[in-house]
Amino acid sequence: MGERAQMSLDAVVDAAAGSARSAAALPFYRLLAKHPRDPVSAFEEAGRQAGGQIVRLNMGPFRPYLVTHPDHVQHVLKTNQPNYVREGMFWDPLAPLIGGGILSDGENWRESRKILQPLFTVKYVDSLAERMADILVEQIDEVVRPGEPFDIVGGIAEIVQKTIVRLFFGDKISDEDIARLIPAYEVGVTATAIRLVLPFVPGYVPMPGDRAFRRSIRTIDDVIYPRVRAAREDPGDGLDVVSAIARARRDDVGPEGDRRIRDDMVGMHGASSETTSTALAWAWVMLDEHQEVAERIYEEIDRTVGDGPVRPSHLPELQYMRRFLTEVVRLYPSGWILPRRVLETDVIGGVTVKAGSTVVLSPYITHRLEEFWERPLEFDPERFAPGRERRHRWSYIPFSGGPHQCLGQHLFMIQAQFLLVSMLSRYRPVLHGSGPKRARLASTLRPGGRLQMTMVERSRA
Ligand code: HEM
Repeated sequence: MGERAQMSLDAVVDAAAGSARSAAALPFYRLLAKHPRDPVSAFEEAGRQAGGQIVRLNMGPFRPYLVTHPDHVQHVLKTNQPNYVREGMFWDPLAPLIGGGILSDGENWRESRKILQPLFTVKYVDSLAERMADILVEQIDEVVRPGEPFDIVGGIAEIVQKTIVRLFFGDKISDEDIARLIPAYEVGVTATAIRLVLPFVPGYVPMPGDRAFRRSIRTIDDVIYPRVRAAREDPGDGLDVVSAIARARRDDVGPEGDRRIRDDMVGMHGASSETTSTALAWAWVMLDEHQEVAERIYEEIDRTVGDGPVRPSHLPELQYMRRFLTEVVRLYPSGWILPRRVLETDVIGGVTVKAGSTVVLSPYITHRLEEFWERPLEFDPERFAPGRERRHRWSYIPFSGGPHQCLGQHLFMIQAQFLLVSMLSRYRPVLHGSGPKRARLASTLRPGGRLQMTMVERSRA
C-alpha cells in the first residue's frame, strides 16, 4: 500500500471536535528506517508526502503534528500564538544551556524580549556596523591563509562566532576567554543533536554526548558569569550588548539578576552564531554550484566596493547580494524546525490538534512546497527581484514570524554581506570535492561532509 493510501485510511472524522478531522498519520519510523543515516532526507520525504496537509509523524511513542501550509503556519505563529508555547520535548534537552530567558516562553521571555528588542532595531544595529566591519576583517585575516585550504563550516563558524562575541562583550572579554568559550558553545549545540531525532527519550536516560554537554555548560558559565558581574558593576555607556543589558536590568539585583543576564547572553549567542555560520557555509556551497550567480555577485562587488574595504555605506548598493542571501536561507533555513507544545486542543485548517501534543513547523519544508513556490528546489536569487513572484506572506519564514520573530534578521544581513564582500573583493574561492552537498543534522542543518575551500588571491587586470 502506498504511503498516501495509508495516510487516508488512517484519517478519521473526529466526532468530538464537530466537523474537524483527525490528522492523517504518516509512518515516520518507516522513513527513518529507509534513510537510516540521513534523518533529514526522511524528514524531507515526509514533507513531500504531506504536501502541505497537517499530518502526525508516527515515531512510535511520539507523534508530533507536522504543520507546513502557510495558512496553518500563520495560525500557530500569529493568530493563536499564545496556545503554542516554545517548550516540550525538543526544547527541554537544551534548557540547561539556554536557561529561561529570550529562548524560553511565558513571562520571562516577554521580559527579555522587551529588554533586547531595542538592541536590534535597524538604527541600533546600523550604529554597530562600522565596528562590525572592522572586527570581521580582523577575524578573516586571522582565519584565512590565502592558498591554504580551510574547513568551510569550522572556519566560517570561527570568524562569525568571534565577531559575535566581540560585538556582544566589547573589550570586556579576553582572547583567552574567547578561545575557551567558542569550542564550548560548539559542543553545547551539537552534543544534544541526537535528542532532536529521538525526542521521546526522557532526560534521565543517558545518551551519547550528555557528559560533553554538561562540561560545555560549566565552561560557558565560568567565562560568562564574571563578565556579567563586571558589566553590572560598571555598565558605562558602551554599545556592547552585555553593558546595554546590564543597564536595562540594573534593578534585578543579586545572583538571580546575574542569571537572567547570563541566560540572555547565552540564548542570543545560540540564536545568532550557529544560524549565521550555517547560512554562510551554504552561501559558499551555492556560489560554487551556481557559477552564473557567482559571476553576478563578483560584478556587483567590483562595481560598488572595488578593492577597497567594504563600509556600511556600500550595503544599500549590494542589491543582488541581498537577493542571494534571501534565497540561501529559503533553500537552507538554519532554523529548519520550530517545535511548539499545544496548550489547549485547537482546530487548524479543519484538523484537530490535541492539547499536550507537539506541533512542528518547518521552514525547510514550507519553503519547498510546490503549491507556493515556482521550481522550489532550484536556487534562483532572482525570484526575490522586485515585482517577480508574488507569494503568501507566511510561505517564507526563515526568521519565523509573530511575537517570536527573529530579533537578529538585520544583524545577519549586515554581517553576512560584510563577510562575503570582504572575502570576495580580495579572493576567489575554490571548493574541494565535487557533487551536490547534502544537509546534515546538527541543531541547524549544516552542509554535510568535510567541505574545504581555498581562497586564491585575485588577479586584477
Ligand atoms: C541566518 C541567520 C538567522 C536565522 C535563519 C535565524 C532564525 C531564527 C528563527 C527561525 C527564530 C525563531 C525561533 C522560534 O520561533 O522558535 C529566531 C529567533 C531568534 N533569533 Fe534568529 N536567526 C538568525 C540570526 C540571528 C542573529 C544574528 C541574531 C542576533 C542576536 C538572532 C537572534 C534571535 C533571537 C534573540 C531570537 C529569539 C526571539 C524570540 O523568541 O523572541 N538571530 N531566529
